[in-house]
Amino acid sequence: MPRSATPRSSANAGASREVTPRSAKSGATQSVASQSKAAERSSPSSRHVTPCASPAGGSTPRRRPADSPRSSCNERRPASSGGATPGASSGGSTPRRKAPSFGGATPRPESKVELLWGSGSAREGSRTPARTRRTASSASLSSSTPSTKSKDATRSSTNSRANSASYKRPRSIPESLVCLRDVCGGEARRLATEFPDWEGFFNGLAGLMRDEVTTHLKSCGKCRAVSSFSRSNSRFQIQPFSEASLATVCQSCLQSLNASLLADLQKQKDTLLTDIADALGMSLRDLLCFEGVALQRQDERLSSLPIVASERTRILSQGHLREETQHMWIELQSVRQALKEWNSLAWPFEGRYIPHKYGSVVSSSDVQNQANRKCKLFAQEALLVLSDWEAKWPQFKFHEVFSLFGVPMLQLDPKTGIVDSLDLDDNYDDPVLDEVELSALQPMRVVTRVRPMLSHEEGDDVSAEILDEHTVSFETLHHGYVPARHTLQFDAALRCSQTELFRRSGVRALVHRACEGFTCSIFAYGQTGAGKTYSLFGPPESLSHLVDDELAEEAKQQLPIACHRLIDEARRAKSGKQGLLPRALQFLFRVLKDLDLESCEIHATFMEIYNETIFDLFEPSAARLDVYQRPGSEVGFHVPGLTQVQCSSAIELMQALQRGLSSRHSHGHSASRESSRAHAIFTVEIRLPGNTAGKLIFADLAGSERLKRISGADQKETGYINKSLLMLSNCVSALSANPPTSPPGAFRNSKLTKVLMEALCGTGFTILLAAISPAKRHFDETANTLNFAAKCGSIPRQVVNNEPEHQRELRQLQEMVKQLRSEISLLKEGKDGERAAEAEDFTCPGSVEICETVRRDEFQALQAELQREKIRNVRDDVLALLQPWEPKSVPWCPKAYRLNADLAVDAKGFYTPELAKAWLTGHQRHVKACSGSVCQVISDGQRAGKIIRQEMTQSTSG
Ligand SMILES: Nc1ncnc2c1ncn2[C@@H]1O[C@H](COP(=O)(O)OP(=O)(O)OP(=O)(O)O)[C@@H](O)[C@H]1O
Repeated sequence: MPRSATPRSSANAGASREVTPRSAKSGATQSVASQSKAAERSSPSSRHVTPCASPAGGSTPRRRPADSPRSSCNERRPASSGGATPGASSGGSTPRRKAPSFGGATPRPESKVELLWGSGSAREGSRTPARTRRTASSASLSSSTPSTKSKDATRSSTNSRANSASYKRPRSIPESLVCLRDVCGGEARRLATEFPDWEGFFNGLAGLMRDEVTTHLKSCGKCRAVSSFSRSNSRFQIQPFSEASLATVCQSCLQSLNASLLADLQKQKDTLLTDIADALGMSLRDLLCFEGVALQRQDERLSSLPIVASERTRILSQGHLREETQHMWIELQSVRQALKEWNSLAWPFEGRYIPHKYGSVVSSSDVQNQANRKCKLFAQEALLVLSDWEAKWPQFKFHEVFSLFGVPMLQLDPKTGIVDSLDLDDNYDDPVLDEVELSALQPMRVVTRVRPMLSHEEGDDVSAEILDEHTVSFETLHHGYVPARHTLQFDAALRCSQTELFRRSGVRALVHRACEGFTCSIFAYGQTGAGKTYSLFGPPESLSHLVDDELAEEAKQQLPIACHRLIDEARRAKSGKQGLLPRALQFLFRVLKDLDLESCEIHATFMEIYNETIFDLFEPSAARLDVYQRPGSEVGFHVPGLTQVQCSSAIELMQALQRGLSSRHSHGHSASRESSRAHAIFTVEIRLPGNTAGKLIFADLAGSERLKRISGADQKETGYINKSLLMLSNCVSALSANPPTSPPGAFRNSKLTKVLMEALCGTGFTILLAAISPAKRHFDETANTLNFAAKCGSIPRQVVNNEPEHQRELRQLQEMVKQLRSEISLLKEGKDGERAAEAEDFTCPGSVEICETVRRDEFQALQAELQREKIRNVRDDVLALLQPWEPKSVPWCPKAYRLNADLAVDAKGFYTPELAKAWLTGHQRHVKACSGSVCQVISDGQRAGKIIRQEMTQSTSG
């Protein structure tokens, strides 16, 4: 190696000679070093460019300033030659004296500083001085005599070192060494005070620099010779660090210092990012795939550390958000999976109905639509969470950084329209009500429902709104022209989904009461388009067809499990919009099952009053019917000849309802696309055991209309509708004004009022559903509806069960027992009176001696005790006999049996009608026997009293 090095050195010497004047006079070793390097590479072409090569020996800089080395070199040429004058040389070649104050020396042009600090790698930089020394010594060897060799070499070495140092001494730390500049420029100090958590770390950076500089000074003679650290103290006193002090060390040292600081900074950041990655459930590598995170990690400024630290704190503290969204993500994945499976086998179901449990069916497109809606809803919710996070992520756009916790948002289909909630809270397993809930149902209950604004009302002001669950606020005109706001209170004021309406309107309790033998009615009242039909029946498609479960099971076997849930949800979404009537019909069968009354008969009728003519909706082609007064003492009217459909299940009842609905008179006009042109009344009769019949009456009244405002409505129809509603309003006014003993004659004025008389004047339970629109354009109609509802609420009602004969007997027996009880207490009081009278006799003055008096007192006490004992016995006997009657039950009601009479349930605790009947008959006999015994005991007591009195009289006279 030395051998081959020599010729290269010679060659280099030649090359060096070409630049000697400049190099020597400027005292720079730069060109020498470059040439030496070029010689090492022994490339002829490189020789030509050597003088222009960068200080780092022409190696490609890692991060080079905008001006290229070549152009910098060209720029430098004249400056160098200029600088080669003695004056310039002397100015630049007195390193020992000038080095400490180099920072304050005549400033060089910026481009030259850039060139000088053109970032070579730390390795290359650190090699340069050694090469420089070697090259300089070779050069001197080749040009000097052996005697002067060592002297020259020493001088040359010293000169070159000094010249090199003076030439390379920086004025300041280059811009590119961001981290180092931050530490020396006081940024670290500022951050340490601002972020006390990181004070230790920022202070530690100075220690790191000290170690680095100490190591460097040991290996770098040049810096040892000229840097302010070595000059200030032989033991390398290297503090404090400042730009000025650091400017005295070589660039390679600075670069390596910067690299060390940066490595430490990144280490700290990596620790924080690892925490974030853990919190987000991903690896650090995956996290760094996000552009924002990668940029943040590469940021060389010290201030980036507190940013990452604060992000870590924020992300850890918002772990719950992540959980929420992750759950959504998992759900979304499962829906997508199911949908994929569904699509792969949807063809056999194309255009067909798929039966499913609970008896409802859905079509294949229902399933697909529902799954798509669900996916969109997930995406929407995820975007909401995303925007929430974005708001708290000021440095970067959130979706660039974390997307949805590692899931690119694009996968969530950002082009989602507004998707309504899926309304899947439907629960057809509604439990039957308990006594408390049942007793909350008033004989007349008024419920108001405000529907949402419809598309054609958009932009209109809101005139009616729900203030709380009982109060409605609405606009009206005071004295006909002064706008005013009123509030009215009702049993319930609702603005809710169909499911909620069913739960809160009281219809469930109504169904229960009907199963107990009461007549229960619900009628919907309001202006046209206010939502009466929607509330009672729901949209037509919601009345899903019902099929039996056998088919459902069959279909299920053909489908993968993942799709079962999709179908179920589609079904629920479809039937979730069902109105009160279909829900009540399904609930009715649940209640009957719960009360073991499944065997009772259910009959339905469906009629319509159209233009004062009654139509049978189950037989639309049948002859028109009329309404007649009920025979005997029964209140109200009835329509003989209506078709009665007997149903044994909810499915049959729903099918009958659908059939009837399809025959209704409806017509679109400007206020409602499907306006009912007639009053529809659906009745379900529940024939309970023991000849009791409960009734459920659902009336969907046609809406009041103002011809002036509505276009497209038939005038004749509107006239009939308005007239019948006016009659109804008159009846309600009459009922609410003076509690009548008999129904007012106004009920005879229209067929509607005749039919509804039972609901308004009868002895059952009634719910009025007042449907109103919130739009200001309907404010007067809204006020009318609410006033009508308020009047209905004040109708006095009496609740009487549709009582059968045997129940009446039982009640009479109970009354008899009550009477007997009171007789007993009277008897007791009477005996006390007798005793008092007897005591008076005994104190008859002067008729008895003292011994006699004592004997008599004893006798009297004994007799009194005997008397008390007898009376006590009688009372106990009576109470024991009456014991089974203690609960005030409604004996024919099976629920009451079960609650109050253990005798009516079998060994397994199930209620059986036979046992109940036997129990009832036995009990009646028992009560009769009891009453006989009571009379017997009482007469015994009376007889005993008589005997006692006689004995006492005799003894007194004796
Ligand atoms: N609660 C609601 N939510 C959503 N849409 C509703 C609601 N109530 C009513 N609508 C819509 O309003 C429109 C009119 O409703 P609906 O047919 O029930 O009115 P109506 O009072 O029965 O009118 P008419 O007396 O003329 O028959 C329908 O398109 C219905 O879908």
